[in-house]
Amino acid sequence: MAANGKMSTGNEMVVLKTSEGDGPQYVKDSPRDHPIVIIGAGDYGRSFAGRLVKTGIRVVIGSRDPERRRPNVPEDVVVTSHSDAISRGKIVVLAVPRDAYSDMAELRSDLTGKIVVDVSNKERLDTEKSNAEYLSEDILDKSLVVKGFNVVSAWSLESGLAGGSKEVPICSDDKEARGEVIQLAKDMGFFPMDYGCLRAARDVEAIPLRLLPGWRFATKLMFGLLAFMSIYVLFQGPLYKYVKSGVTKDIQHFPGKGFNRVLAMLALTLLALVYFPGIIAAFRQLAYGTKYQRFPIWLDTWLKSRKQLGLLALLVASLHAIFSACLMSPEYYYHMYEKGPVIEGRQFYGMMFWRGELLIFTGGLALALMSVLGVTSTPSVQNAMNWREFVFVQSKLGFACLFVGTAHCIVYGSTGFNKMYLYVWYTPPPALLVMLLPCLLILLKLFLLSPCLNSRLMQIRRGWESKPKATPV
Ligand SMILES: NC(=O)C1=CN([C@@H]2O[C@H](COP(=O)(O)OP(=O)(O)OC[C@H]3O[C@@H](n4cnc5c(N)ncnc54)[C@H](OP(=O)(O)O)[C@@H]3O)[C@@H](O)[C@H]2O)C=CC1
Ligand SMILES: [Cu+2]
Repeated sequence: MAANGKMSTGNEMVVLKTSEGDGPQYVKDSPRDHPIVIIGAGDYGRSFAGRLVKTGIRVVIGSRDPERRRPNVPEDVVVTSHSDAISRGKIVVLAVPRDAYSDMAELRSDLTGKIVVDVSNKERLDTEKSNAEYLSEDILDKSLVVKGFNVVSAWSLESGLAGGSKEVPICSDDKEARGEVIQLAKDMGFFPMDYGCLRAARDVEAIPLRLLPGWRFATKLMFGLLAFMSIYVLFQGPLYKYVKSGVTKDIQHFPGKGFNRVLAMLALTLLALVYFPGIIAAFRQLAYGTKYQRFPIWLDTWLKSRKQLGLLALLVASLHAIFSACLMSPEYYYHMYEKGPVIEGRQFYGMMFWRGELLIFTGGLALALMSVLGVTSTPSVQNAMNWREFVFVQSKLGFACLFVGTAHCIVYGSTGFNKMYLYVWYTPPPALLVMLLPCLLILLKLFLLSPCLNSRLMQIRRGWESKPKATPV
């Protein structure tokens, strides 16, 4: 008997076999010695059967109307009635919609003691119990219900598992039944993941319904900043000039030149926001003297969104590089070029000033470093790195990128000024803040790297606490 009181079908049936010469042998009868039964000859049932046949596993489909379904199923698959199909196997895949589960109560006695695989999905995310728990508790309480394969689409099964994730979460309250289905998934070419007991089906059923969950915070933040910076740049420059002196030229150039400034500011701010939560977390740990104090929700969400913020920074920086390459001419950025002769009233330009070239150098370098950060954040590359290499790239190279990116922005702003203090004086406060944020971060990071604070932080992160824990009496 299994822990949940259900009867286990594990390797318990002992069959007598006679092999030549060696006398009789006892061989265990495993559920996998029988065909896999699929209930429902719909899209999923047929695709699942096709995949099993390709893997070399025998399949029987149970249908309400076997005669009509037979021409549509893959060759070598037997199509028969529900009861007949169930009697032939030990593992039954229930490929029917969730709404049809109440009708499955008729098969309750046929399915007693069998492994029933629930592949169903929900229509929308809700807090009710999972389909698998409903099936196990309310309909087939004498079967061993296993949740699995719901993350795989019928299309992916038909196209040789292309275009879909091969990771298949599997969970069940019965360990042996779970093990059998895990083995089946392996044989079919999947990477099964043991999710534990059936309650985990709530998470497993939520997987296909999720829409980029880790990206919500980062995307909202990016669009919020984009809107704020665009409105600011538009009002501070082109619209201000128009209202003050009726000049429309700058408004016309907002989609290219003006927006390119927004992209530069946004890329640098997003990159700074990748490193800010780590610094706040470090100071918080130093202040509390322990790593066991939980972070507030806002900081936790921010820390978990660092990778997404970094990738969005890379996207925006790449857009900025494309815009800059298209607009990089003296007609747009005259203050970066040496003045040439005036011929027939038209100003000609020579090559760039050293500041202009430095701008291209720092911009290219920052983008290259950001690309390295982006590539190393992908799981396949991460898997090939050890922890030290990963920390080196993400932390050291990340701060180097922040430094070069800030230098790039400062060089850009200063190209129009002969004296640096004029630049600081005339730069509008929010634009200055965009550059001050990474500068502040770099200073705080250097402060944290000072021997005294660094060794204290290391102690805390190794589990040392400033206040001794009360010992239970
Ligand atoms: N399609 C997909 O890509 C995926 C589907 N799934 C899940 O697989 C299950 C089946 O989906 P799908 O194949 O697309 O749906 P279909 O509507 O194509 O097929 C469902 C089949 O279930 C059987 N059925 C329907 N109602 C009843 C009932 N009242 N009693 C008994 N049998 C019934 C029918 O088979 P018959 O007429 O032979 O009896 C029917 O063809 C669903 O739970 C779905 O959530 C999961 C992941 C992906
Ligand atoms: Cu730039």
